[in-house]
Amino acid sequence: MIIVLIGYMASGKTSIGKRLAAQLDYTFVDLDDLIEKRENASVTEVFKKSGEIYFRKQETLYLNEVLSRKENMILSLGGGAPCYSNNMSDILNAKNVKSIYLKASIATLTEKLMRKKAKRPLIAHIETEEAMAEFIGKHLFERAPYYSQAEITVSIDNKTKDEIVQEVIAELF
Ligand SMILES: Nc1ncnc2c1ncn2[C@@H]1O[C@H](COP(=O)(O)OP(=O)(O)OP(=O)(O)O)[C@@H](O)[C@H]1O
Ligand SMILES: O=C(O)C1=C[C@@H](O)[C@@H](O)[C@H](O)C1
Ligand SMILES: [Mg+2]
Repeated sequence: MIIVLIGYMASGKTSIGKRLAAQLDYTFVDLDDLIEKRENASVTEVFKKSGEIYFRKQETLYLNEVLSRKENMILSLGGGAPCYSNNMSDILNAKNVKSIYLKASIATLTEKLMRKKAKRPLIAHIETEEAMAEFIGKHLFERAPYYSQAEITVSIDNKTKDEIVQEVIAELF
C-alpha cells in the first residue's frame, strides 16, 4: 500500500511521514526530496532557474513514477502537488493508494510559516504576519477543494507529532 500525505506547506507532511514510515516499517519517499535529487538542485533553485511551470511538470512526472511502484510506502507530497495537472485524480484512482489530508487552520500555518519560510519560494518574500495570514487564506481557498478530496482528513492543530501519527494509524487500520 502507498499512503500519500497531502496538505499545505508546513502542515507536517515530511516530519509526520518519516515517523509513520518508521513505525509501520514502510519505505519513506518525500516528493520534494526526490525532485531535488533528480534535478540536482534545491526546490528554490529549480523555481529560480527554470520557473514554477517547469517545477510542476517535473513534480507530476515523478509523482506518477512513484505511484506506480509496488511496495509499502509513505509518500509525502509537496504542498502544491495535488492541485496541478490531474495529480489528485491520479492519486484517488491509483490502486492500493490511500490519501490523507493533514489539515491545519490559517492561524496554525501562519505561526509555523513565519518561522520557516526561507526554503519555500512561494512565501519567502512575505514579511508581516498579517500579510502571511492573508496569503495563506487566499491560497487555501484555492487549494482546499483538492486537499479535501483525500479519503481521510486529520486535523493537526494543537497536536504533537506523536498524536498525529497515532491518529493517522487509527484511521488507516
Ligand atoms: N505537530 C507538530 N508540532 C510541532 N511542530 C511540528 C508539528 N508538525 C510539524 N512540525 C514542524 O513544522 C515544520 C514543518 O513541518 P514539515 O516540514 O514536516 O511540513 P511539510 O508539510 O513537509 O512542508 P512542505 O510542504 O514545505 O514540504 C518542521 O520544522 C516540523 O518539525
Ligand atoms: O505549496 C507549494 O506549492 C509548494 C510546497 C513545497 O512543498 C514545494 O513543493 C514548493 O516550495 C511548492
Ligand atoms: Mg515537506
